[in-house]
Amino acid sequence: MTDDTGDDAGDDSGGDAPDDDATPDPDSSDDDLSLDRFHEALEAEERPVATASEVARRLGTTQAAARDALAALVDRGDVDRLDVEADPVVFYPRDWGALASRERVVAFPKRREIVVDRPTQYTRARLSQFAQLVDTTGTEPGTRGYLYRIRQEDVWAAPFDDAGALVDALRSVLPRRFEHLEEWVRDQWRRAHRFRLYTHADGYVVLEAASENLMGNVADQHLDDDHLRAPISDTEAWVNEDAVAAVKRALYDAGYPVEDDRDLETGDPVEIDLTTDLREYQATWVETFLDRKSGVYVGPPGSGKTVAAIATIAGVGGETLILVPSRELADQWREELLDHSTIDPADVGLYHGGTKDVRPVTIATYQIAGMDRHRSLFDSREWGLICFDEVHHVTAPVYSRTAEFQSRHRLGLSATPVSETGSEEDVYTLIGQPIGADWDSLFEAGFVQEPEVEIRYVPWRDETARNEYAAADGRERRRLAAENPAKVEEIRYLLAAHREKKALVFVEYLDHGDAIADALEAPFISGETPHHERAELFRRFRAEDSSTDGTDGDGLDVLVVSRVGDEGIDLPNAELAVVASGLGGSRRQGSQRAGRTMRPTGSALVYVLATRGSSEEEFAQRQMRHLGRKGVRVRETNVAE
Ligand SMILES: Nc1ncnc2c1ncn2[C@@H]1O[C@H](COP(=O)(O)OP(=O)(O)OP(=O)(O)O)[C@@H](O)[C@H]1O
Repeated sequence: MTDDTGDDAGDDSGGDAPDDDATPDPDSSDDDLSLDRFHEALEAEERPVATASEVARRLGTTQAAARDALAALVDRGDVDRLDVEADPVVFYPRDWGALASRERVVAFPKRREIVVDRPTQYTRARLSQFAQLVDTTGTEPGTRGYLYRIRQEDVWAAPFDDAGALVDALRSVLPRRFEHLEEWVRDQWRRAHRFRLYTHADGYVVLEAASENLMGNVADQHLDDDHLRAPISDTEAWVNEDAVAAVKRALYDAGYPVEDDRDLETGDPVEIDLTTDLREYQATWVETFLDRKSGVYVGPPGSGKTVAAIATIAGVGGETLILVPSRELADQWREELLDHSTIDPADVGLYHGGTKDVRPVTIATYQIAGMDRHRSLFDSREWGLICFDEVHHVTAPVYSRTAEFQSRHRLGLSATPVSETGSEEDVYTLIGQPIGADWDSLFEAGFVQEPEVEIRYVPWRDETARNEYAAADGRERRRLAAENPAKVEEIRYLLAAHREKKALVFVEYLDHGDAIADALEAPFISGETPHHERAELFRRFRAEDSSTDGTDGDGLDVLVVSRVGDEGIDLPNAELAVVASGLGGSRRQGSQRAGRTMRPTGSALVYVLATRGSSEEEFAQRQMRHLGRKGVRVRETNVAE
């Protein structure tokens, strides 16, 4: 198959250096440097960043003069600087758009894939509305390649008023028109707007089809007898209240996702106002949700989904049930609610293994919510909103209950794209469509710290260890590679090299955790650690250390954690993560661990240790490729024997 590749979008203007607007300004000093001349220097260097000495060389001035001139541009806000430890400072234009001529877009319409080199913010923001970022390549800032794929679900969920606007968006990023691709997009769009649920003036739910034929053929064929009560017209039918979820699921499976325009219950009112100003993208998430009445906020860890969810609770304004995967997260949710809103603490209840307190806003664990004997939780109040934190943790019993609660607003939160949750159809039909931002733009805007990820290949400590591995098989082999004793030395070295950073060390096996914790004289938190002890250790980890703030605190700098630390626990000052073992885990686990360090402040470093010459090498690469797809850069280093 020859791919129908498009032309280069704009390289022809690549050599088109901006005009030098240089009628010399009599008042300006010799070290004045226009932004255009800085661009020229970059063009000449053929790199998106340059050091002061490179600029000096290109412009024929001294390094000191170039440094002063660049400092002036930085002061004016035109240029940013990046201080790379052990490397010279580099400068780059704040407005990357000025280098837009370097963007290159190639479409593969048959595969519905789009490859973009050095995309501008505009292109990325546009593409993320109707395509998924599936891979990134290259490591230099500004020179990375991005691979997007347009799937039917992406078109179904695209935030446009009509197909024309969607096709316009598609055309605005592609180098030329691709008739077949546009046709396919229109067709998918049409499919997602053929069936609609709405609330009749008399209160019951109606399924409306765009044509008699659709009602007669598609709906009749795919729906069960008890889904619909009675026809109302050739294109409308009265839906059995209990069957709303089933109707949505059946038509989704048939390739006709249903638009849901029903009036939903808002629940008994609850007094709550947000006290934190939302960031622009958060405000957009909340607006979109309130408009659609259901949806899933998808953003990297630390991107402010919880805060946006609190704004949503205030927006809906009714009693809310929040479901979370663990008790620790329940406690954390309560604190965030109190921190970011005016809610009366007496209105917030916790419902889990430790306490069962139903209040206007109640936070419960999935485990309890899924138990039959706690069924009443769902019926005990007029919940207007049910919020599902970490949606990929929703269990089958909770889904089946959710199916009964289709008349409430439903909000999911996820750091994992819905397409990777393993239950995409359930999430889409029972909770809602994804609402999200392009991860990269959040990294770039500085709202979330992009982690620096490095895979470090650690040699075996000695021949004996290597031979033992070679002689073992199966699980034992995996364990030996995981517990390679040379890793302890490597962890010590990494912690010493970043003494000022709070560090989390992740392990897979309890024995390994104990051994590392002993060697580092640090506490180890595993599933066996009682909840109150976990909470206390996490609190101490969050606290300032006595050695750094001069107070008599009981802060901790290092925590060794097993899978319990994998997600959701907010450890805002974890700036360094070492993944010591756990390379047999899922792709999701890899990105969650890295995610633990993605926080708005501080630097974020993730080291993944893999034993050289073992299956861990491949596991590490596979897990980290997953992060690469999200736009995170991954480096690899061989540790010397
Ligand atoms: N609009 C905002 N203004 C100021 N700080 C914010 C805002 N939104 C979020 N934050 C802060 O950023 C941090 C991360 O926010 P939040 O916990 O909502 O992220 P999250 O996406 O839910 O993270 P996770 O996936 O880890 O649960 C928190 O410390 C929070 O207080």
